[in-house]
Amino acid sequence: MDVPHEGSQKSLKPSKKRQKVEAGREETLMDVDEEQVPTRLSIPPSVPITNPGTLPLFPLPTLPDFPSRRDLALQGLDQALVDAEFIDSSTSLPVPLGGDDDGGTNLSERSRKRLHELGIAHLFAVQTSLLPFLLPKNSRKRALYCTYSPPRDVCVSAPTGSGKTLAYVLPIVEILSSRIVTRLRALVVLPTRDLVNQVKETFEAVAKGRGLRIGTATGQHSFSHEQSQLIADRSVNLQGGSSKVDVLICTPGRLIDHITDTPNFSLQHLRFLVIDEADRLLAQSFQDWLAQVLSATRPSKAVRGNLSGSLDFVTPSPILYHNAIAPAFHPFHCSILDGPNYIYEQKETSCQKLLFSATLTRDPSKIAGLELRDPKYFVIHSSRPEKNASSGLLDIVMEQFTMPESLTEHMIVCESSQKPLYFFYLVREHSVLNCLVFTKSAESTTRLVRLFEYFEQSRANNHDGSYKPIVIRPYSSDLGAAERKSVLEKFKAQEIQILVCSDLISRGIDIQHVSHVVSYDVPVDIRKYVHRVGRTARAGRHGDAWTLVEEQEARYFKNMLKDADHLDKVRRLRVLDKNLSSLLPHYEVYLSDRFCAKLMLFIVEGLRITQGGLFEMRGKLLPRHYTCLRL
Ligand SMILES: Nc1ncnc2c1ncn2[C@@H]1O[C@H](COP(=O)(O)OP(=O)(O)OP(=O)(O)O)[C@@H](O)[C@H]1O
Repeated sequence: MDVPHEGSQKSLKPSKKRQKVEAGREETLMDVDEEQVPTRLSIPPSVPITNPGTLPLFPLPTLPDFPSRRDLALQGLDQALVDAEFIDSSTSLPVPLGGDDDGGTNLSERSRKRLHELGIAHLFAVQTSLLPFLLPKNSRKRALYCTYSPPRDVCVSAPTGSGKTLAYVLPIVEILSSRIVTRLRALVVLPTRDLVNQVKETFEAVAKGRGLRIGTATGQHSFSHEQSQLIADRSVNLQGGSSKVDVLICTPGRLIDHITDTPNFSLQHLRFLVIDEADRLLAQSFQDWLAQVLSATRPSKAVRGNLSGSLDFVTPSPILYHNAIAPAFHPFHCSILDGPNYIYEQKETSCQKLLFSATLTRDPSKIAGLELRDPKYFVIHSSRPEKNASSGLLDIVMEQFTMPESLTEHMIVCESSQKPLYFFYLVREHSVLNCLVFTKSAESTTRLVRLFEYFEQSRANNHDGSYKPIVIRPYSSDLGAAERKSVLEKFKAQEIQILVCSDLISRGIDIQHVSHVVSYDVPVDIRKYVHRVGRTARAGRHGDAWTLVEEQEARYFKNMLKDADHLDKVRRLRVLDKNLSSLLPHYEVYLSDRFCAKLMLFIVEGLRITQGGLFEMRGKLLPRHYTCLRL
């Protein structure tokens, strides 16, 4: 092997000193032995020589452009998403009354009549596309068990208030109405108790007179009470399960309790599994609820094991022929008429998964956990001219969510100490009533309500007896279930004009008369923003959303909107000092009273000011910021 010795290496690499000396000459730019270069190197004509005797200028190397965020987002996209069906949000379809013509809705005459009774004469965009898909004309595809050609799963992304609930309630009621025996055939999972009650009301309204039994499981009642409401027979172990309800609407926690601890609670007969507010529920890892539910909808390993082991067949006990067992859970192909034939046939569960959200996740890991079967995506997107199907795909990939067209959005930037004043201003000067106000916590909710009541009282004191204070109430996790229900009912009856809440009810809640939403504290992310503002401008009605942004949050909030390609939709409202002048005295009265009250409380509790100007209570120094008695 030719190993270059020290001398030869030296000749290959000129010493630093030599490099320096030769720096002015063109040849030294080449890292080669001069001996090997027979002639002088010629410089390409494109390289400009600025000054003979100096180094030539070479063009700077250029980097290829970075792929845009949009290009990156489109990489490795799920084919189902690429094949998504985009529906213009202005699409609607009349619901014909009477006669055989269903007008393309695929709804029975009975359902159409019921819709008219409920005041629904047209289907909204999400319903126009979902109904024909979930309710095919072919009656075999509407069967309760489709073991040999199971239905495709469905993911729906549609704006808030666009009628997603009815889009799944109608087909479920229509298909389950053909059932003879009550079994648990539809399961609807929702994130909160309030939403469960709301969806139950929709089911009951639509299914009226169809004989379907609708149940709920939320933990509102004792576990044993719920068990007795859901299960007909708990005394013996029934392989096909037992159910008193056809449709169960529940929260994930209580559902898991029943799956694990309620005898004869079975999901084997499920024809529909609905996950509403899917992105929120998929983010919940509570007891790995989704994996448990999915596994309960599939036959156990024992059954599947029997299918694969041809010689190890155990003679089926008579109970296996009982029609209570769902076909996919039966180890042998059999029917009541021809009895068992011991031939293995691939059977799948008939459970069709339906996912809904206004902010559907595209997180592949979350979607993979759902084990979707040939999923079909439906995306309801804005009817604005610049929005077409391809921009719709980008929007969903970039999580740029569609907002209701009838929504007007505003933001007000203000000093944090002035925020309550700006809120009073909105209420009094812009008639922001019939309003939901969102704060960041239960504590802020209570504080804002107290402050507002104080403000109203101060104004009432300055008027004659005819002044009618605005009724404001908190709605937060601090209230008990019964109290929350009563507050919500009073708000629905418009006995309460402003409801202040934490994000507890920012999703899904549908209260028709809400004409304003105020984000008193800025939402932490765009999803929260979308759901909060979506409590108004529902079902095509007009609504206003207002966000109070503290000066130090303005940049963050604007960036959040910009990332969602939504900044230009939010109008900035500038409030002049003179607009606030009539309200200011009442606010100042509050501030001074509150300061005194707090000081009194501190003194009563043993507050002392040390020589260093710090506060001390019961022998302990309070943090320095207490010296300004935070309000
Ligand atoms: N075809 C229709 N015609 C008239 N009103 C309808 C129709 N479909 C639904 N609605 C009404 O629209 C309102 C909003 O519907 P729904 O609560 O299902 O919205 P959503 O899309 O689920 O909203 P969110 O994403 O906020 O949960 C409800 O009051 C519902 O009764």
